[in-house]
Amino acid sequence: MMFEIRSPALYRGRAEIVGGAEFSLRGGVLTALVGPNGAGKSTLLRALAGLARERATIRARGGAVLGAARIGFLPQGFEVGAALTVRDCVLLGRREALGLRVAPGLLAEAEALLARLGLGALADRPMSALSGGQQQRVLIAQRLFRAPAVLLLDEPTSALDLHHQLATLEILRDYAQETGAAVLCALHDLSLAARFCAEALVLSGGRLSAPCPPEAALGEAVLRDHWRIAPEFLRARDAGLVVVPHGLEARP
Ligand SMILES: Nc1ncnc2c1ncn2[C@@H]1O[C@H](COP(=O)(O)OP(=O)(O)OP(=O)(O)O)[C@@H](O)[C@H]1O
Repeated sequence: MMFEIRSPALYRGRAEIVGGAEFSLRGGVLTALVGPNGAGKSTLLRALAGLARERATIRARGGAVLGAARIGFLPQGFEVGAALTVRDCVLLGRREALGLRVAPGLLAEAEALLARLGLGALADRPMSALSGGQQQRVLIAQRLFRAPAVLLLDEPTSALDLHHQLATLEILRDYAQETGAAVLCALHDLSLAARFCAEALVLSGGRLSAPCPPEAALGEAVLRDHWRIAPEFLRARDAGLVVVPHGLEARP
């Protein structure tokens, strides 16, 4: 399934941050949204999630514009409802389905998801008693529990150790594959983007590139011009392309 994205120019205050863009997002795979600090990745994701002044739309190809219930969004700076337990937080992903009692089927699904994400042992803990990385993993679980057709994640591995970076991106990739959902992740780690994402969008200077495979999107000239680094590309066993910031690009 392909999703058609249409975004008008996006502003913060009076400044235009991201020019108008139209592109297709592939279902069934992860797509990386990459670009330097301040490029507008969060601005674009927020607009796609329906949280901006401007109205960006996501349409299943040949279908209607997706409503909020079919779009999942995890912002960059997350706040947690401290009194909630981990289980309750995940269940809230389907708040429309919750009544005064939680149906046993729904509870079993939440437990299964927590177990799959390695969070089963934390199910009864209050969110406030978790580490930052654990909280981030629970919030990802909550978005997955919602089972959106399009999942937008702003830096979903920012608080995670190396094990959980890989585990979480694997789970997100499986989710896309199993459900046909499109998963768009803003990522700073270009090696992770190359390893897990079938496509990459480069956002820089207010312009968004057309989606293409990360290895093609992240060439030496792009890294020099937009990230201002002198890159070295390694090819690691099982990990694919690894981007090493060898040094800073001297050019202004
Ligand atoms: N609330 C705000 N008010 C005014 N300007 C803002 C606001 N939030 C962000 N900006 C500006 O909009 C631009 C894009 O910010 P945005 O957070 O979308 O970038 P980003 O690509 O997600 O950056 P990062 O990689 O640092 O997270 C930046 O120049 C930033 O200073």
